[in-house]
Amino acid sequence: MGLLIEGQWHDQWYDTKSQGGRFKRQESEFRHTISPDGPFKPESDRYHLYVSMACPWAHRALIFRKLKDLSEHISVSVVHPNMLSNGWEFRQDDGFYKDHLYDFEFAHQLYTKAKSDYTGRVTVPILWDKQSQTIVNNESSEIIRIFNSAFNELTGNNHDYYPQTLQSEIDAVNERIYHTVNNGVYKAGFATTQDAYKEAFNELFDSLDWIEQRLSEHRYMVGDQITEADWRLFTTLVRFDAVYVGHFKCNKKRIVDYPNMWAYLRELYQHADVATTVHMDQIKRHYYYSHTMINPTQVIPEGPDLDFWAPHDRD
Ligand SMILES: N[C@@H](CCC(=O)N[C@@H](CS)C(=O)NCC(=O)O)C(=O)O
Repeated sequence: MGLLIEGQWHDQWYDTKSQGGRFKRQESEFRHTISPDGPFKPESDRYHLYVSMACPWAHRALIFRKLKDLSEHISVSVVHPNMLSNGWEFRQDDGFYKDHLYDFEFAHQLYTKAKSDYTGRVTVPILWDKQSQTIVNNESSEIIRIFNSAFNELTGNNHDYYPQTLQSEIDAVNERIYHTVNNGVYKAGFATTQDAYKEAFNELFDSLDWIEQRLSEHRYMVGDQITEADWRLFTTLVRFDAVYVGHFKCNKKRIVDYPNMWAYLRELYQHADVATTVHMDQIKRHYYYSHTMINPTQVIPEGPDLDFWAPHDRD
């Protein structure tokens, strides 16, 4: 775990000390979009997505790539789930964890290729432009918006997960869920004081109660259709019982203890090809093996048994 400072790799854990024990997520740096009138135009086989199968933020991008029929237009490379002193790594001798563009060893080499004096964390997802050989965007909330609409002409897939009429409600739901759930589990897990942990823990479970209530009245988080708000929530919920309950100490309740949320999670898992984007072994391995500050033995739990294929009955 580390970061780049003026293009040089430094192995260091998050600085929570200066924040009273609180984990503070860094702002993403590369924020370009893809559009016919910009430098980054929607073209087939021009862009490459770097992901970790373990990472909930990268997972959003993988889901949108599937849902929007982008698989044959946007290629993918996957980093190895063990994220240790060199940060995210590729395995050149393993087809699954290979950097297909440059055969790099480390993801930080992509950041310095894009910007030689880059300072900041080396995060996934990374949306890469093969033509100009740089990072288009490394912010998942923006990558999924790009995937939602920028390639519609190419794919003919006009399904809209961020429809105009629902945008303000989606934004409001996202805002609460981002701070208290998506990032909330990290705030609890990476907290280094009791107070910081408790604050994040309470906000998280207040929000989970609110979500459970909402899902008892509506099939989805916003309106009666699946929207971006659901997919953003999904990638945290699907990791919750296997990782966040134990590793991040989010243990007031599990998702299986909330009848509506658990059925909703199964429905989303069973939707289209989404199940193929969920790699539970890599998810568990990444968190339990990489965060040695939280789990120094690096032992990865065997359980829990979760049947995501059980009928959801949400209809
Ligand atoms: N804001 C980014 C956050 C991405 C992020 O933090 N990804 C994690 C993996 S789950 C990461 O790469 N962490 C490496 C680090 O913080 O050094 C996004 O949503 O795209």
